[in-house]
Amino acid sequence: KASKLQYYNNPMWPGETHSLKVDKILYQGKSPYQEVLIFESLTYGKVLVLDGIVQLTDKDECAYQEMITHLPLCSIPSPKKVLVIGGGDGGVLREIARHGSVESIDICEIDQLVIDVCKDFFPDLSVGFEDPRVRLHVGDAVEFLRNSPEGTYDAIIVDSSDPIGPAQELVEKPFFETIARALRPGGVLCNQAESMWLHTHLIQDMLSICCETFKGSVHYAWASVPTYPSGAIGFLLCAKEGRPVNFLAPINPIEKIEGAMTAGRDIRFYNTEMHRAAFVLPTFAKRELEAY
Ligand SMILES: NCCCN[C@H]1CC[C@H](N)CC1
Repeated sequence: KASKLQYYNNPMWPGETHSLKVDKILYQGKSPYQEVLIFESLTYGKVLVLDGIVQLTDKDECAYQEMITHLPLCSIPSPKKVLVIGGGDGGVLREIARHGSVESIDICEIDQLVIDVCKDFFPDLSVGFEDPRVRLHVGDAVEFLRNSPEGTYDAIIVDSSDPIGPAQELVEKPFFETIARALRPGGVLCNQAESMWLHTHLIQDMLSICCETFKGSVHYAWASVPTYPSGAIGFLLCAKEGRPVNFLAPINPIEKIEGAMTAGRDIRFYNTEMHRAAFVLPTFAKRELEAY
């Protein structure tokens, strides 16, 4: 029996709901951090839901995983050491693996259950864990970063869920300060940055924290992801001072990563034109998000 997934009162999108027709429930469970649901939808393939919030679907995950990875990694010369915060589904790992210059990939995910269920139900994403460069740390990212030596990483990708629940502390200043400390000079951060249609105040708070903390360039980019609220998701690109980084003009052409057929999967969304276009904002967003 098809049942609709309704969630009207999520503070991230009050009075709005997003529903997908459920063909078949594939998994339902609860970790110490969140409820985990996986179901087969009618037109988006399998769907991963955490605490009632859509995290990814087979059909459109490429937009998010590819952009959150290649926007930072194509903006710096031969990234070698990369850290992923969150991302327990493995999709970002799959995309990082396309970069031949990368020597080590640390990932810090707080919820082992997300890793386990994605290995069972999303092999096209969890394939990312099979790359020999990957080192998995299950635990709290703030703790992990506090223990990371200063200036370790060329790039840090924060692939977080919404800042309600386990990801709340991932939008606060202390967290960004630990990220800046863990980056080498000129190192880059790409942070999941919600929707320019729905979360302007949250994004402005993140922008002002990041401008103070990174002192290099800070830019907001976005992509179309139909199954995220408002159909758009943002990315906050920050460069730590020390070396110039121009996010708007990628220095690593897609040819360098397209050839790397990670686990037999082609790139489906990212390209150099989409990279440049991602930083082009509608007028209301320019007013609200470029003043920094
Ligand atoms: N690796 C998938 C993580 C997805 N990140 C978030 C999911 C929930 C959305 N409202 C915002 C992005």
